[in-house]
Parts: sequence; C-alpha cells; structure tokens
Amino acid sequence: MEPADIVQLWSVRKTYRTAAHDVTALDGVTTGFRAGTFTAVMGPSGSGKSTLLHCAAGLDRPVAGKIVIDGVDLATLDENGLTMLRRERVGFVFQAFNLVSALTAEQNVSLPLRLAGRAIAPAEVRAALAEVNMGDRAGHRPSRLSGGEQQRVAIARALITRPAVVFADEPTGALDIKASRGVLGLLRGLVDGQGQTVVMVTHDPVVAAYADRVLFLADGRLVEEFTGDVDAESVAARMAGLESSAC
Ligand SMILES: Nc1ncnc2c1ncn2[C@@H]1O[C@H](COP(=O)(O)OP(=O)(O)OP(=O)(O)O)[C@@H](O)[C@H]1O
Repeated sequence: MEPADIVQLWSVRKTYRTAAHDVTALDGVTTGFRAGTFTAVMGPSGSGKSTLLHCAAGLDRPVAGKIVIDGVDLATLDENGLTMLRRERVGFVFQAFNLVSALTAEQNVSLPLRLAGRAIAPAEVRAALAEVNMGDRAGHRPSRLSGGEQQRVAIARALITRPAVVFADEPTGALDIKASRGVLGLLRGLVDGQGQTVVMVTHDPVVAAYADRVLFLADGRLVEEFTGDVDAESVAARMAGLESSAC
C-alpha cells in the first residue's frame, strides 16, 4: 500500500450466505490502486473479480477488512453516506452500457450531476461528450448509437463528476474488436492524459494488456500481479495456469 493509493483494501473478506452453505468470494485481499494508473483484474470464473470491484467501489460491504476511497474509510459511512460518496467520487462503466433509453446522450451524461444535486453546465456536458468523440451526437438517444458509441457516452457519464476513480466491469465485453480498441484507447488516454485512475475487470488478456498493472485472483485471493509493460501472451499464459488448477 502506498500513500498515493486512491483506493485501499485491507484484508477484505466477503462471504455470501446461500441456502446450502456460505460462499467465500474474497478471502483476505489487501491491495491499493495508485492515482493515475490503469489496473486490470483477471482470474478464472468465480474467482471473485466482480465482488472485488463491487466492494472496492462501495456497492457492496465486506464482512471483514477495511476499504478506503479517497481518504474515506467506507465503514464510517451509513447507506446514505455511501451513496453520496459513490455519486461524488466514483465513476462506473458497465458491460451493458446501462444508458437510460428515453434520454439523449447529453441528458444521460448530465444525469449523475442531477442525482448529486449539482448545477448542470451545458458547456461542461458538451465538453465531456467531445472528449469521447461524441460531441456531434449529443441529441441522439442510445437506440440510434452503436455499442461502441453508447459505451463512449457511458464513459463521459462516468467522468462528468470528476471521480477519484473509475471502475469498469468488462467494458468491452459486448463490443466487437474495432469498438473495443476505441474504448480501451479512450480509457488509456484518460489515464495518460488526465491522470484518471481506472480499475477494470476483464476476461480477455488482450484487453488486460492495455493496463499498466494486472492483478490475478484465484479462489478469492490475490495470487499474482504483473506490472509495467504487460503483454497479452504472458497474461494469457498465467490465466491458462490458473484455469487449469481451478478445474
Ligand atoms: N449474490 C451471491 N450469492 C451467492 N454467491 C455469490 C453471489 N455473488 C457471487 N457469488 C459467488 O462468489 C464467488 C465469486 O463470484 P464473482 O462473481 O465475484 O466472481 P467472478 O470472478 O467475477 O466470476 P465471473 O468471471 O464468472 O463473472 C463465486 O463462487 C460466486 O458463485
């Protein structure tokens, strides 16, 4: 853990109660996400990636351990406080885009400001759309946009509150290769150009290679981490090893 870590997880444990037995989804995860870095979270199916993302983003509470976002210990917040922190400090990008179909691109992007009770400056919303190369589609509803275009709008929406961190859950999972490259290039550019912090769950080693750090989970534990010049072949080889030992 480093002082510059914008998100910190300390011995985070999460279990789910099912009718048959308790499932341990995270089994003592300690890690941090440094400001201005792009992290990919990988691991076999069921290894705890989504649970990690949800806990780190304050969408779900751990049963033990501590999570700090932008200096705030989430355990000190009640549900209302947690909702406010998510609205103000965290951006989300989902596989299914999750845009509101009845609203235009511009209205979708301004929605987080509206929810947070903040003033909506149309110029700011237009600038956010221009930043994701969607400036000329502000008046279009999602049904008139391609998947890649919808995801660009969703990224503009995630950024409009100037969050401390953006969490992305399989952001390219529903896109073709060309649109995926566009979205990943955009996320990479936000990190490099604006110092945005991005944490992304993915199954795809090629997607993970856009990050500058890859965390590998297995059975709810952090088992390895690649940093620096991450290449897709090494990530794929590590994943193959984890998947064969998971079988
Ligand atoms: N709401 C829930 N109730 C019970 N068990 C759950 C729940 N959510 C997740 N789990 C279990 O917790 C473990 C971790 O799940 P999680 O979805 O975090 O894994 P994942 O790595 O994201 O998987 P995938 O790659 O398949 O999406 C799995 O065993 C899963 O079955």
